[in-house]
Amino acid sequence: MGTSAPEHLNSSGCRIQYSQGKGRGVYASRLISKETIIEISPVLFFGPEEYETHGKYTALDHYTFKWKDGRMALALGLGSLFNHSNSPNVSYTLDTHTDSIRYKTIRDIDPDEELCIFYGHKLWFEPVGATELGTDSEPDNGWGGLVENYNQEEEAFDPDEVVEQDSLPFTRFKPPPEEEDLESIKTVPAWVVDIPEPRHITTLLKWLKVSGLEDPDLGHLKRIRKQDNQTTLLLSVEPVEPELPAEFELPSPFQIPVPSSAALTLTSLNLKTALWPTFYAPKRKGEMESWSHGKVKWARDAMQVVVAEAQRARSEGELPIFAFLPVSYEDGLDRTAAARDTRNSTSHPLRHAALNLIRMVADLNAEESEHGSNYLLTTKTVFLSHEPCIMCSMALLHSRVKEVFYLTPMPKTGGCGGIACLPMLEGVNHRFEICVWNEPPSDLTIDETLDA
Ligand SMILES: C[S@@+](CC[C@H](N)C(=O)[O-])C[C@H]1O[C@@H](n2cnc3c(N)ncnc32)[C@H](O)[C@@H]1O
Repeated sequence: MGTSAPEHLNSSGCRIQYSQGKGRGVYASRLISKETIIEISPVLFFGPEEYETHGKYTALDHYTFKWKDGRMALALGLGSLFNHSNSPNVSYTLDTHTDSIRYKTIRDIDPDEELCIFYGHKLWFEPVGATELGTDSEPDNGWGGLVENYNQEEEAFDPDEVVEQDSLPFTRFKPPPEEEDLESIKTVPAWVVDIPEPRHITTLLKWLKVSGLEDPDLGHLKRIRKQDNQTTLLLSVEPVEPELPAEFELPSPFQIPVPSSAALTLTSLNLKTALWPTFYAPKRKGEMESWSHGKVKWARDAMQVVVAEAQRARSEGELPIFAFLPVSYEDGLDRTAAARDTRNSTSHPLRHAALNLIRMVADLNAEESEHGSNYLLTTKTVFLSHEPCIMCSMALLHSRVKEVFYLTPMPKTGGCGGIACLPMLEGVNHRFEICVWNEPPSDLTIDETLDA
C-alpha cells in the first residue's frame, strides 16, 4: 500500500483520499451539484475465458464490472476507486458505444463528502459503516446493482427522446380531468360587438381575417354568438378598443369575460358556453404527459434512493418505509426532502413516512412561504417505497402533489389503488397521477395489514 494517495487531475472536483477501513476512495474537493458527470472512465476488457482461468483469482476480481457481452471490464481513471454505499450519491452507466463507464452524481454533494456507488447486494467484503446491509442470502434485486445498471441503456439514448408508454418501467393511472365549477373557470376580458344585420356576418368575418385582430389565443372560442335573436362577433382580447369598419354602421364594441381555455369536460363546456361559445376538447382517454429517457432515469435514480433508504431504516430498527421528494427533473433547483416511517422509534402511531415528509417540507418552507402554503407540493413528484395508506393518501391530496410513485402495492390498506383510490374519488378538490413501479423489490415486503 502506498503511503499517500496519488494526485489526480480531475477537473470535476474529485480527489482520491484514504477512506477509513475501505482503502482508497473518491472524495469531493468542492461542492458538486446533482446530475454532474464527474468521471468517464475508459475500460480495459478481459474475455470470459481469460477471466475464468485467471482474472477471478486475482485482485482484479474486486474491481471489474460485468459487461453486456459477458466480458469483464476494468475501469481506468477514477472508476475503480469508488467505494460502495447502500445509499449511494453517484450512479453509473456502462456505455457500450464508447467502451467507458460514466459516473454521475445523484444529488448535490458537499465538499469533502465521499462519492460512493452501489455495488449490489452481494458484497464480497464486510462493508464499513453500521448502515450497510447485504448478505449472500439476500436476493439481488438488481436495484442500482451491477446487473440492473448494466441493463440500463438510457444513457445510450437521447435523454430528450420520448419513451413509449409500454416501455416505461411503471404503470400510470391518471385521474379524469377536473370538473370545473363556475368559480374555477378562468376568463379574460374580450371585445365583442353586436351585429344588427346578420347578412353582414360573412363580410365581417373576412374583414376580421385581414384586420390584424385574429389572435391564436382565441382559437378555443367560436367567433359568433347567437343568443336571444342577437348575433355578436368576438373581436379581440387586446386592452385597446378595436376600430371597426365604418361602412357597416355597427354599434360600439363592449367588453365581456370569455373563457381562457377550451372545455375539457361536458360540465365545463356548458359553463363556459354560457359565457361565450367554446370548443370542446376532451383529453383523449389515456392521454398523458410523455416521459423522456432522461426523466425515466431521474425516476429510477429517485427510486434507488428510496429502496436503499428503506433498507437502511429497517437495519436501524424502523419499518422499511421511505418517502422521497427529489429535486424536480425540469428545473433541478428546488429543495429535496426525505423521510422515514418513525412509528417504531417515536412510539407515535401517526409518524408515517409520507406524513413525516409533508411535515418536513412545511417546516423547511415555514419562513419563506405565505402563511398556510408552506406544506404545498404543487407540481412535485413524491416517490414512496409503499402505496400510502388512506390517511397519507389524503395528506398527499391535501398537499396538491402532482404525482405519486410507489413500489409496493398495499391491496388491504392502500389509498392509491389498494382498498380505495382517493385521488379518483368524486368530489375531492385535487387529483394527482399515480405511477406504480412494475417490479417492486421483494425485500421491502411488510405485513399486508399495516398502513404504510
Ligand atoms: C472497486 S474497489 C474500491 C477502491 C478500493 N477502496 C481501493 O482502495 O482500491 C473495491 C474494494 O474497496 C473496498 N470497499 C469498497 N467499499 C467499501 C465499504 N463500504 N466498506 C469497506 N470496504 C469497501 C473493498 O475492499 C472492495 O473490495
